[in-house]
Amino acid sequence: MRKRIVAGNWKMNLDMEKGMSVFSEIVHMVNDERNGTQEVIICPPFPLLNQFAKLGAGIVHVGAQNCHDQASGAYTGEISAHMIKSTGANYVIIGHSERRQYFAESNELLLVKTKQALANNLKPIFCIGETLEERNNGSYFDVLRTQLKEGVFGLSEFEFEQVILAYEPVWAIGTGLTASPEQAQDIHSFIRQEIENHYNQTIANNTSILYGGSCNPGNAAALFAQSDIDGGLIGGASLKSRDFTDIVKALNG
Ligand SMILES: O=C[C@H](O)COP(=O)(O)O
Repeated sequence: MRKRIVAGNWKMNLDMEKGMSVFSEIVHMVNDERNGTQEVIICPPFPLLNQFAKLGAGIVHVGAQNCHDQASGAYTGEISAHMIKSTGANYVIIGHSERRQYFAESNELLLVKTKQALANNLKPIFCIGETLEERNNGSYFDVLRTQLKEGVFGLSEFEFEQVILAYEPVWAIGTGLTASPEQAQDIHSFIRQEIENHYNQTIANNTSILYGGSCNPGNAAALFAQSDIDGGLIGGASLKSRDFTDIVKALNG
């Protein structure tokens, strides 16, 4: 049975003091709303990982927003999957569109990063999504198929079973333009079919596929009610404890 998950991606926001305060509120509120079948994750900037992993106390899990593709070495300024794991974090976002856009991360590189994460017992939250241009010119199914094929379908069945996917249409990220529940469901169902075509039906049915892109307390319930949407990857709304917790509540239906 696949998991229902809400993950917050804080991106490059909040310092130690403010971050600790928002995270403590989230842990407290999520604890009150807790439903054992859900997984709640916050992915803060690297400096906050260790403190959050301790504070989260298994109620709110912690993940990084990126990792390097190599195990160690002379890569000034970079952080390895092993280092992330050693902070107590258990997840890592890989292939977010901002990494693809601003850091030129290719599908091939992202596959190597995903393997690094898995080799260090981190669960990858692997992001795919089309740009506005690709949506408008009708090439989005091909774009998504290529991102899956080159980015994660190089994994063995055993490896892929550890992966959480996130569909994040780039045109919906931080823009206030959300994919409609029907648009998102169409894509999630397409992704699940692609997984079945490449692996098998059991793996497809067990894969959690999250939606991300201007998800908020007002639209989360309708999105999460779709049969192939297993939760959300939340940006802006995860920086506010009440909004984020309301989105977690929406997962209950
Ligand atoms: O990783 C999260 C996504 O980029 C969504 O961000 P957003 O909720 O601010 O649109």
